[in-house]
Amino acid sequence: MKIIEVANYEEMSKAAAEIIIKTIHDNPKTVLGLATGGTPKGLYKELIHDYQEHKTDYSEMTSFNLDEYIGLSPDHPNSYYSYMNEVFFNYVNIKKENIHIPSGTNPSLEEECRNYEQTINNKGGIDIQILGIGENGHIGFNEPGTAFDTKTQVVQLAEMTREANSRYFNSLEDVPTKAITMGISTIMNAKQLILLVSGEKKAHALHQLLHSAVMESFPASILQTHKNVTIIADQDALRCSKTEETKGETEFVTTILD
Ligand SMILES: N[C@@H]1[C@@H](O)[C@H](O)[C@@H](COP(=O)(O)O)O[C@@H]1O
Repeated sequence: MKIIEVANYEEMSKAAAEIIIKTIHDNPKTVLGLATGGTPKGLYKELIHDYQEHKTDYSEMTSFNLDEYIGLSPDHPNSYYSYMNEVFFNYVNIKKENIHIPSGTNPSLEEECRNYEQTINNKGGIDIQILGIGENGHIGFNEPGTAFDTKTQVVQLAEMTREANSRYFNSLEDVPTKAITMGISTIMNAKQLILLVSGEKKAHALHQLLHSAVMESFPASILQTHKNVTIIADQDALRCSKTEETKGETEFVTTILD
């Protein structure tokens, strides 16, 4: 694992954007895995800014989002489809037909999961997947206890996840109880993983990711076994992680951005 230590949220977003922009320039047909939540918003802002300044071309790339709420149609204001349009897709030249977000309203969710997995495979797999982490160690919406061999699936959300995400809804009751998410093995099949971690609230989860055994009760611990994972974390998130030796071949890199 490579850890890029940055000063704050803004620097984390810039460091992640630099990697994505370089990837798109090197290969305009990149298959990009995208994440939602508060953490990657700054990254999308940086990508939009770069697009306006340098016209980085997204017309040939393909995107796959990690997850979606069950029961929310794409045009629902709280769907991850709406989120992606509002924070990124509406501002760059990505083609609509190249955007993939699992549907939380397909009457056959089993078929939706199978098709999503198949579409990822048909595109040759994900080149680079952006990830955030839940305070309980979830990745995508794979909550503690999820088997490591899972593919795209329908999951029950942990109460703490619903509570954490209720800030985007009118009330906790409005937060769906289920989601459709890439499975752990879908995520692990991506050629490269970029995990973004910011803020003191995530410090404990990051510490556990780096120091705990690889176990299904803490899904993100599986990242220790991926061959190409970069963690971009700010100082608040790294607060309790730097004092002990990290597991495996962890390399700390401190970056200073312009
Ligand atoms: N499904 C998303 C995850 O993909 C995200 O990484 C995580 C953290 O969210 P945030 O970045 O808002 O802390 O929780 C959400 O529930």
